Amino acid sequence: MLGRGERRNRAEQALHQLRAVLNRALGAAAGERERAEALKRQLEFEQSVQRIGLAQASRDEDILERLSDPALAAVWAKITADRDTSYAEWHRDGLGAVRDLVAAEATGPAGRPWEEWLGRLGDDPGVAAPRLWRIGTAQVAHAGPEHGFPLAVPLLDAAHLRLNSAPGSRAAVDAIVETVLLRMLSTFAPGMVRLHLWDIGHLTGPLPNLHPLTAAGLMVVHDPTRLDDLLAHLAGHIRKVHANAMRVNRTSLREVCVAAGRRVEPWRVAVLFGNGERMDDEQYRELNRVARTGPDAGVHLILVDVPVSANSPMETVTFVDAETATSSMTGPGVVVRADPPAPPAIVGRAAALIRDDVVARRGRPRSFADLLPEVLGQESSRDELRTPVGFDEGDPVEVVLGDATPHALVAGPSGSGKTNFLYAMLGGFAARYPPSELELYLLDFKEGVSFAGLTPGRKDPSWLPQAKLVGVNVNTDREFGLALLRYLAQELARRAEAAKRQEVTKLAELRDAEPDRDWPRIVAVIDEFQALFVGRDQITQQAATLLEDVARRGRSQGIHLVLASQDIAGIEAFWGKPAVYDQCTLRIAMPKAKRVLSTENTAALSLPRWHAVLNHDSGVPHGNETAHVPDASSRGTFDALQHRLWQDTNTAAPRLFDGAHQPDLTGAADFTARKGPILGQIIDVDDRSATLRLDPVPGRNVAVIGTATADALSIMDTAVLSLARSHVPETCEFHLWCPVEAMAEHVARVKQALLRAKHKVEFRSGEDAGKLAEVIATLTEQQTDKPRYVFFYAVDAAHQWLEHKQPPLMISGLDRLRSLLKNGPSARIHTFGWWRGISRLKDTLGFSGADDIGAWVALDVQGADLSTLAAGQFVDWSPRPHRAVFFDRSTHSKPEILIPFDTSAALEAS
Ligand SMILES: Nc1ncnc2c1ncn2[C@@H]1O[C@H](COP(=O)(O)OP(=O)(O)OP(=O)(O)O)[C@@H](O)[C@H]1O
Repeated sequence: MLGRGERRNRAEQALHQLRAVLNRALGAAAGERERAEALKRQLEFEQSVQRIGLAQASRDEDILERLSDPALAAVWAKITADRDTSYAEWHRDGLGAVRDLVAAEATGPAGRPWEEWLGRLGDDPGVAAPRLWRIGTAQVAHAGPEHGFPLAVPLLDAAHLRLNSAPGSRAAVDAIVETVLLRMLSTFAPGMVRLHLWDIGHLTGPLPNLHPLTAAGLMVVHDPTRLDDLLAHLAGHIRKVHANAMRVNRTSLREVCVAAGRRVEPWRVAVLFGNGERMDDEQYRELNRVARTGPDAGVHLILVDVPVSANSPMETVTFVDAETATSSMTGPGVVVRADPPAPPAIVGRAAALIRDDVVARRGRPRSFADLLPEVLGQESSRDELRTPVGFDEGDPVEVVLGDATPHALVAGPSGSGKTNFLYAMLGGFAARYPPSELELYLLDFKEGVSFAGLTPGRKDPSWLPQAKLVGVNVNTDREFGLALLRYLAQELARRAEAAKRQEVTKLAELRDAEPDRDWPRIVAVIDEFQALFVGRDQITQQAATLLEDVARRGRSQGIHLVLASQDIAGIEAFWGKPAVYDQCTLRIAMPKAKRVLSTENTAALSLPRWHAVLNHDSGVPHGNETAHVPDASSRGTFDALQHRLWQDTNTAAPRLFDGAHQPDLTGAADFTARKGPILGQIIDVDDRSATLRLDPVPGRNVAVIGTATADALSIMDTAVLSLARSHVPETCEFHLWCPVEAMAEHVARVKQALLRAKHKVEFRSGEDAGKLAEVIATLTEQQTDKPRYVFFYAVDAAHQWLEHKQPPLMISGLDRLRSLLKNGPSARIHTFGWWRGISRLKDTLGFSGADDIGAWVALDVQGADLSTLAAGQFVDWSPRPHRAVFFDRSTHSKPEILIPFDTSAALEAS
């Protein structure tokens, strides 16, 4: 690919030849000087000719008078002969070369007369621009018009154009500007060239014929007093384009477009009409900065009477009178003239046609389907994730998650369309990046089911192939958020380890180093993420620390966070950890969003409905892009895309964690895998249950504590059924004791389930319970090598009988029960007891029995009351429905939260 310098060289080659010829002609006298040394008069004469140039000399009366001197006439004849030889060469070779060059490089509207193209819409897709643009005609000063040649200059993607007027030349200047703009507008498909117009003198003065373009936003006329704003706008745009190019390791917009095979960003051409005076220092600096950095970002200046420093690529046309000019391309001695402009009415109609085309194309409402590529799943996420999420006047507006904008913050009040925005973004990503390139983890702390549709449901069996985990209704299960962050931190460590092994630092490099492995980018969306930080507790602390870690290190490992919230301002823990906020360099503000953009950036306040401000520059004003976000949540939008993707790809369904539903025991991975006794589901990214080991050692009994009957029964049932599943029939015994009449029916169902599984069951309830003391005695006395599992429901209800001391030894049932708890486990008799309160449990255990309960599950019991059972440590637990806290002395350092299963299906199963 040619560098900019090289491109310019090529474009100038023929013109260089022209310059050389002209210089020779103009400087021919220099050779004569040596020979004329002796002749002072000749020398002086020759010098004076040399000084002003031959062309001007031939019009100089003083010189013409001196030609009556034959010596000087001889010098004159020699000089003109030299020149004529040079010109003959130029006319023979150079002129044709220049004409050919312009014909080849300024093709179509870029170089042809307006009659051939004006009023027709351009169709060039704008991947690359013509190298030269015709601005007029030129001819060597003394030559006739038949020796004229088209003058063309490099412009789009290469250089700027500067015009200096002379008195009376304004019409010619305007003709050059208008014609060259029309050439650009007519070359490319409408919309690819955007104009900015600023005139120090007038608001509506210049280029009146192009004004129809303003109606479509193709031309913006700037306030004469607001040059600062225009320059800041251009500078901001250049920064944005550069940043985007850098993200894909390109140095210019041109390269980005060539690589993408399409124009990703229109050219911006700013036409500035000045008055010849230098602007103030600050503006002058900014203008020069735009001039220096603009061409690589597709930003170009046409400066009329605006002084600017010489160190940016720029050609200059300087008028010497009303109609003729010189140019920096051709040097002195070549006369430049503007081409005659097209009639105003025709120009106006052409501008209106371009406007109408853009308006018509935009007029069609943009829908979710317009966010999708023609072919699904074709993109690589090696460098970034990129998708349009909305439209600005019909043009797509993109979000980018990559090394430079690793994380996003989305804010907007309730109902402002945050969730819809997330759907638009996820849809755009999912349509472009297959599951090997993108994995999604989606968590919604809001009450409701916003992401549930991404998992298989009763009505719609499809799922989003890229989704690995969906958490809904997690508002009270902040542990789940924590688990997700922990999971991401682990994944981060895994990637960092691989990167270290390969001695690379970024995901893109890791992918190059390990092309056979899948290293997808991971996007974790957490809606209403502030819920993670609501308490002043360990979860808040841990969440803040983990979030900071993932935000900081995820950047280079392709792990991206998208954090959405109604009110960023309210997140106290967030402000204690500004790193997270700072790392979220992509900001998305829905209408009336607060704090998500920088303080001085008020763009979100005036945003219309269903619009968003997208800002990849941490919210500073120049980074704003406004987009209308199409409806992505109604039927037939995201769901239809999901269906297509689901049919085309073969991936496992994502795991759904729904905090509002008790998980079904029969679906639990550890239950089906016969992992031994389980008690409930752990709140985790993976489908994991709380499992127990029942070794024949003291203390391996389990207490369930609390009055929440349904949950307590669920935990007891889960333990029974999972034990039954993990034993071959006849290899163990079950004993079910239920002193409470009201529960007997339920326990009888458990018995039936065990019998169906061909297990041996002893069931005692009602009046049988009165005999429990004897039963316990026989149980401990009978020797057997099979494990025995005692499930004792509502132990405290049996106390009335158990406390009886029985003659002759005066041993009570309670004594026997304590002995069972103490000595049973070593003899492989493990007891699962349910007590309806912590003090009742303590009554049963007596003074020294606490050690005999090695594991417990508590329901509606305050954390503070549980510390004696947890080796004295503080238990961070506030009871909540359908949640329990579980502690196993032999495996836990601290308690964990579990969810009692829905056991109804498991109880009925045969
Ligand atoms: N761009 C849009 N075009 C049409 N309808 C939209 C658009 N965005 C959102 N809606 C509709 O507006 C309603 C609210 O949108 P959404 O749920 O996305 O808002 P939200 O900011 O997430 O609100 P909340 O935080 O209360 O859930 C939804 O019924 C949605 O279908």
